[in-house]
Amino acid sequence: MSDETLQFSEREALLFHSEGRPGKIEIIASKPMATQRDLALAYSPGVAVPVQAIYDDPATVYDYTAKGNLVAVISNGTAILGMGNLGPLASKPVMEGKAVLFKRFADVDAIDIELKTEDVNRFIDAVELMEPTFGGINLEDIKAPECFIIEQALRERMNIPVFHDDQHGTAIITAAGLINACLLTGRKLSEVKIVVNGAGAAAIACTELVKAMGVRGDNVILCDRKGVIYQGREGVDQWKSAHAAVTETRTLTEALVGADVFLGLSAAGSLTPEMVKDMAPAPIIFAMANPEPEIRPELAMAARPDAIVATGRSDYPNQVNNVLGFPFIFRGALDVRATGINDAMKIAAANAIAELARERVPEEVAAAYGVSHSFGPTYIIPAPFDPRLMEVVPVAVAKAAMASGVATKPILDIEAYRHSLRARLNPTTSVLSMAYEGARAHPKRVIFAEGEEEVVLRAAIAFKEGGYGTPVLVGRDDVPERLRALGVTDPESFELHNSRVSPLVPRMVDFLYSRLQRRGYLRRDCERMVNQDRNIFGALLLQLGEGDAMITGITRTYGETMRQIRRVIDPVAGKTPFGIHLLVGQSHTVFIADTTVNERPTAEQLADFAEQTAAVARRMGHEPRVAFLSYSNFGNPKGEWLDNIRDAVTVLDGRKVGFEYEGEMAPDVALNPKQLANYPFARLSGPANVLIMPGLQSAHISAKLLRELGGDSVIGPMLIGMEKPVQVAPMTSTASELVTLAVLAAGGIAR
Ligand SMILES: NC(=O)C1=CN([C@@H]2O[C@H](COP(=O)(O)OP(=O)(O)OC[C@H]3O[C@@H](n4cnc5c(N)ncnc54)[C@H](OP(=O)(O)O)[C@@H]3O)[C@@H](O)[C@H]2O)C=CC1
Ligand SMILES: CC(=O)C(=O)O
Ligand SMILES: [Mg+2]
Repeated sequence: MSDETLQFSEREALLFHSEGRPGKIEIIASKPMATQRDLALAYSPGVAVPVQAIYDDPATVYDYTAKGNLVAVISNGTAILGMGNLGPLASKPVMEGKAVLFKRFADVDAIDIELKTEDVNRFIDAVELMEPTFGGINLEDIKAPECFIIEQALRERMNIPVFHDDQHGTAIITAAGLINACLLTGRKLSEVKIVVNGAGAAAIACTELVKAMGVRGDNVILCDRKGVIYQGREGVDQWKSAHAAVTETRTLTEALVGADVFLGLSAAGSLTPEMVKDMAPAPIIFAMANPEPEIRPELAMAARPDAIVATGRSDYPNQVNNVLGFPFIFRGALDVRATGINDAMKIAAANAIAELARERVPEEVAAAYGVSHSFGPTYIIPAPFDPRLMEVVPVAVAKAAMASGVATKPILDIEAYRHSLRARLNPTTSVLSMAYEGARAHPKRVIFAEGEEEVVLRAAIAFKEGGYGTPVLVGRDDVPERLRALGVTDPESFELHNSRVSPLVPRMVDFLYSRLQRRGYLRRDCERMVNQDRNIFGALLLQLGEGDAMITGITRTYGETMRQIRRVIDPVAGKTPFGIHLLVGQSHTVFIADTTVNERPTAEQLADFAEQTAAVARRMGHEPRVAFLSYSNFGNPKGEWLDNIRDAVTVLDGRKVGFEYEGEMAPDVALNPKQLANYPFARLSGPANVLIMPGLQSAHISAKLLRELGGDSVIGPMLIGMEKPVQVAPMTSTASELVTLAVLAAGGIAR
């Protein structure tokens, strides 16, 4: 695969998969496994009790095991994306990928299963036998026509949802996009003329669903590799012939003349600009082959500027991809314990997704994108990480399941269900995704002050290839050569500043000397610092406007790096800089401050940290609930060092801030609702998500412990309160962590 528009190199894609624990998934125990007693409960003898209970009443399997939230993603690798039949082993990265998308987007636990057979019956038997294990079966990347036989048989034989995603997931999203594209171009579904290129799993299912939604059978022409599937064509199987058209046309080119819609579910590059030119006014072009579409949007738009164009890719507007559907559809189906996913549920999902795109985009989504996403030709369908999908689609699917009689555990209170869905996802992950999108919409110049370190170079490459902006590297003249060694073909597209030859040095020395002359430094000292110290040089680049943000921290201790930066950049007037670590789990984020700078903060400073951390939490989609932490709860036990924590609460009382705060309290009271209930006067409506630590010792130790031992991911520290966006990363940072900090700094989230 060679493609200059990809946001990463092949090497990076391989590294992403191989670094740390190979692959993308692991299994985590959801119960404690620490003591002998835990083990005795989890396994023999304790496990015998639920065994007997399930034997006595099989429905209790949903109470005592993970079955109800567990989906198998099953493939034999015969149609991997648009790459063809590369076999079960090679399909594993895609299936692991689908499994993590299930988790990320809808908190469904999923596991990949690759079956080594192209024999339809063996495949069916194998999957059928797995029914006790799973709450649902997601079939994936199995080629037509075998996929039709497999899915049909399994739906008949199994009593849990069986869903071939490439068929129905794709059809649902395509239908949603088509409804909206027709609305925008003033077309009725009953009148549109559609040409479908491809006659495999996805294409046939899309054809069937759009026909079920009102598109006339005689207005649809399907093509396969041999061209138009017309009535009377020899050697056409029953699934294709069910859609054979009465037509004189024989090729895709002929079929497309005057067509309103092109649905591509075939292979890369099969649609040419010439063909597009012959389509009807305001043509609708969905080029959905992955990873490379039937036509690139820029080519289609050049041929027909009046077109609405969608692809399956995330790097163009209008991503028509089944990822918008399958996580949320299974969420709804699992939550009502549906016995299957029927047409009513599919149509409900399509309409819910289509309607969502027509609604006003909430501020936080729009702001993170940096563009106004209002319904129109370049926004016919929501983005997959739009947090509203998690509420809207499962609710629509669950309601349709109940109305159509396939829900075995109906939901009585839909509003409560809607709330519980929202709580299953962590807004931080959406905000992070959107921060990345925002960076791509408004690429900035980010100074990587330690441009000679390999991890920094890899981060700079990833930052550039991701389209997040231009890396400005501080380093010697051999940096281009080193970039080349890391696979960069155009090192000159990276900005490079070498202090030994930079024409900016005299201005930098003037600037630095004007700041430091009354702090005991000579001009000579300043010259030396500019020439020899990359953090000072990098910070001066930032001051002189040669970058929008700066990242450093890999080569010096945090304290030393901060001292250097402070010589060049001041804190925001009246503020004390401080650090925040974020602990990001599946459904929660906790912000901890000050983890990096101030050893013994005063009450005023603690109050400042609370206010500023609350603001960061809000920017990341969380309603802040602040706890001032201590070993003591509201004076018990008494201690010498509690006054400034209590005073910080009083300072906030005086400031009339618009968020909840309380203290002093121990972490278990702050985080555990049962413990908090012992203090009914406490002014926190739920567990705290902003933890203000009493001093640097406890804060720093907690953050480091969490990073080293914690199961959740830790982001940070973010440096808050400096006049310019500068971030000091931990010395142990990976390239990905540096990129995240760069994106957060450039996007103004970490400030
Ligand atoms: N955006 C999305 O969400 C999704 C996109 N897709 C994409 O759709 C494509 C097909 O996937 P799937 O249906 O699962 O695979 P299948 O193997 O079931 O079907 C592939 C179909 O494409 C046809 N085809 C291949 N090359 C051409 C060509 N040059 N011109 C016309 N037809 C062609 C084949 O024709 P023949 O029958 O003659 O062999 C076959 O009918 C893939 O690129 C896949 O990535 C799939 C699912 C979801
Ligand atoms: C998106 C998807 O499922 C495919 O391209 O096969
Ligand atoms: Mg697929």
